[in-house]
Amino acid sequence: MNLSIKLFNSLNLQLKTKRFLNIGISMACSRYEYVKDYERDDSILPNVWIVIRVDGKGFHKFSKVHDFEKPNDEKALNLMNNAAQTVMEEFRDIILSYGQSDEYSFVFRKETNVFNRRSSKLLSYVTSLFTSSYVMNWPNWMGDMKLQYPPCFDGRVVLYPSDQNLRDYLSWRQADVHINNLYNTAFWNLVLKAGLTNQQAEAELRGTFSADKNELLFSRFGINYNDLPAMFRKGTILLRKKVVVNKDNAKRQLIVPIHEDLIREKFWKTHSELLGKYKPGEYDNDERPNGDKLPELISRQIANIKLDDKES
Ligand SMILES: Nc1nc2c(ncn2[C@@H]2O[C@H](COP(=O)(O)OP(=O)(O)OP(=O)(O)O)[C@@H](O)[C@H]2O)c(=O)[nH]1
Ligand SMILES: [Mg+2]
Ligand SMILES: [Mg+2]
Repeated sequence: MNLSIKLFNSLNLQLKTKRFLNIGISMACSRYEYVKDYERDDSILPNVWIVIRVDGKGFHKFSKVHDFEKPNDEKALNLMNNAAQTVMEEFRDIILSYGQSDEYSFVFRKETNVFNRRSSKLLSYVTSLFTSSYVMNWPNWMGDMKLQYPPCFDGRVVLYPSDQNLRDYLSWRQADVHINNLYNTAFWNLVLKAGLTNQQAEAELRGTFSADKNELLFSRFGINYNDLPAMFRKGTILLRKKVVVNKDNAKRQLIVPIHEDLIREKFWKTHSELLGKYKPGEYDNDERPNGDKLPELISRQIANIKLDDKES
């Protein structure tokens, strides 16, 4: 009897202590909880195009340290494409990605509700996934070249209210690659083939127009600029496309790299699913209208799948 009273008293005391502690903790919690109000709601307004652009930090140095080919390193560019593909696989609401040099832009469909459109969530997920995929896939593309230090990418969210704004944004990025690539191609030919110093090459190109650089490339190095790989001249556009896989004629939706001119109207007509008509889920089951031309340049490494060369 005595024993059970003792046991009861001890249990009672334990319960009281626990309750006291719980009250103490919850009081402390409520005392601190106000700090949650410092977290601001950063959800993005509805009905605008959300673009996230990532850009390598200090890639001028990074490309030197890792001995990137000049002016374009195909492997490094494909590593970027690979990282972007990973991001697109994770975020089904990205309808188009555009990459050049050390940057990639991701376009989310206007109606996306991913993470309740919370800006910092979206930005940090995209940027960190891109970076981790870049690092993880490094050995698959860069051969014996070891990663010397951890690369990092900055990221920003930009909102575009109209389709025209979005097209102008992408045109701006593609015009950028054209200007830079033409200059860099001329510059590095002068340095690597004609033996000029960096300063001499810079002086020679100062004040020149596109036509002058085209002419210089052709007359001095026999290079027709337009014959250079489209990836270097146009950057890479990743789209979700239905393609015919293998010999069994199975049609699958894949993320496909293309290197078309997106400044022209033709691009938006050919890929008319991108603007306006796109509805979630709808395109997944649709056949492509009019048997549009499948882009020829499907990277087998990126798609990691054997592709038939038939159009979808
Ligand atoms: N050799 C070589 N260099 C490249 C290639 N792609 C990118 N780069 C380098 O990466 C740089 C990217 O330019 P920016 O993003 O403007 O410059 P950044 O050095 O990364 O500086 P921040 O972005 O401001 O941190 C280029 O200027 C090149 O030096 C490539 O394929 N080959
Ligand atoms: Mg950069
Ligand atoms: Mg850049």
